[in-house]
Amino acid sequence: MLITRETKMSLKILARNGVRSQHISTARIIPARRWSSSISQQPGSDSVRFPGAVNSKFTSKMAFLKASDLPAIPTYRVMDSDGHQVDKARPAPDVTNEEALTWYKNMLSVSIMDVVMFEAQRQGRLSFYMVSAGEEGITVGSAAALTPDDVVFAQYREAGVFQQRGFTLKNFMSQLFANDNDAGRGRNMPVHYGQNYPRMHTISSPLATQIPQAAGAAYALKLQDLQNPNRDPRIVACYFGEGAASEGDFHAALNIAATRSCPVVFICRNNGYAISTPTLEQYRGDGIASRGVGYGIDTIRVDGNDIFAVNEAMKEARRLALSEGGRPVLIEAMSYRVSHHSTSDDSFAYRARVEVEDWKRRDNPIIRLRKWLENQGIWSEDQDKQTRDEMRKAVLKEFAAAETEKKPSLRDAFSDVYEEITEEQREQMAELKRILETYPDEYDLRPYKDGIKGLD
Ligand SMILES: Cc1ncc(C[n+]2csc(CCOP(=O)(O)OP(=O)(O)O)c2C)c(N)n1
Ligand SMILES: [K+]
Repeated sequence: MLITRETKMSLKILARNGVRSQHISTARIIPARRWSSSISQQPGSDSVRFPGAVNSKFTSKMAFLKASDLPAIPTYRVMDSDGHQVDKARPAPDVTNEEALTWYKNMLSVSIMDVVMFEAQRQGRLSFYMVSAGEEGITVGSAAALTPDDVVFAQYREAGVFQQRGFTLKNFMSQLFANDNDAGRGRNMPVHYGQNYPRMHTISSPLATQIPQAAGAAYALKLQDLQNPNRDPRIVACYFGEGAASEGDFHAALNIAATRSCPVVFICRNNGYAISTPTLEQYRGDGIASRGVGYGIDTIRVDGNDIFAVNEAMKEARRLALSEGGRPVLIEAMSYRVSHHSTSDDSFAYRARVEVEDWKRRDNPIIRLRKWLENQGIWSEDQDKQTRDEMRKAVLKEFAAAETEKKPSLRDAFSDVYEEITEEQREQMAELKRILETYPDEYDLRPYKDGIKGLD
């Protein structure tokens, strides 16, 4: 039932309209490609008039749709694992050398930061950390197709989206160390970044809550942009893992986005594991992409190790999302979580070390783009080594600066909830002050800006 649509760059987007015109017959499996001929072979069959299945035809042959009979959705790819273009007949990726180098450096910077910060947590200098190793191509490549006014809802493994959208090492480190330079005033646990502009909603831990929020935000943007035809229309990009897609919120969000025609691109990072749950136990269908079609949403599966494929799919998805007055799109980006889930996890308790080593050797979005750059003659081993050294130094410098920076004022534990501090909050501040003053040996207030005075 997976109907592909020709696009200029032969993206196999499963089109909502395609599905509508080549609909599911009542109680009969008909692969989409053979649909029209099957119809003509059924004299006497008539159109179904039920309001819930307007394009269906009656059939006298009873057959259940079987997922196992359907071909798996293909995975779109531009570049092979040696950094060569797969289809030589098509035009080269629509990217300048400068852009490709920026993407490469952004992926590299995130991966170097990940190695340093994971280690820092192990040394007890940071309470928690999560890396995105193996998924940098998905995050950087997709973010590169967005405008600064587009709104992002991320899960937590999307540091590359923040990096590509201008988040600096100082921004990352200030949040990780919850210091006075953090825009969130140190209120969130590490890696729960947020940014006012380019628009990035603050990450929140309860899985999948961002998905219906993204659909709602996209609806709001659509209404605002309709009222203001002079502004460039905006989309929402919403990221989540295949594990989060098992939450009810995922289904509610896709359905409301489809029925309300919301300009939102859902990007599922399918990395094979949700902490210890492998995809084999997570679902029985054809990944997450097959669900998009069920909701009437244009859907594509891409090779997440191929930054060109991700970027092209995202550009086209953005265009589709803004077409026909707004519509949702689903991208399932395939990858492998080479890291532990977080610093609180030891993944070798539930998967073999050799499986991970095998994946590391087999493919990687950073190595793949590096090979492409080298094949183009615009990057060399010496440049690579020098860049890595410089980046590591820059990470360590910002790390040291952020670690010693003051923590926000204690007052910030109360501010930004209401426009003004309320009478009740004032009482709570006084109570906190009393406790801190009564037990000075239990609470070290030296790291906090203004110390106890912050509560005055
Ligand atoms: C509602 C909810 N249930 C459970 C958790 C605990 N939890 C945190 S991350 C995670 C796995 C999520 O996997 P996935 O969405 O595939 O993303 P990935 O970590 O692979 O990037 C779980 C179960 C949570 N944070 N929220
Ligand atoms: K996952």
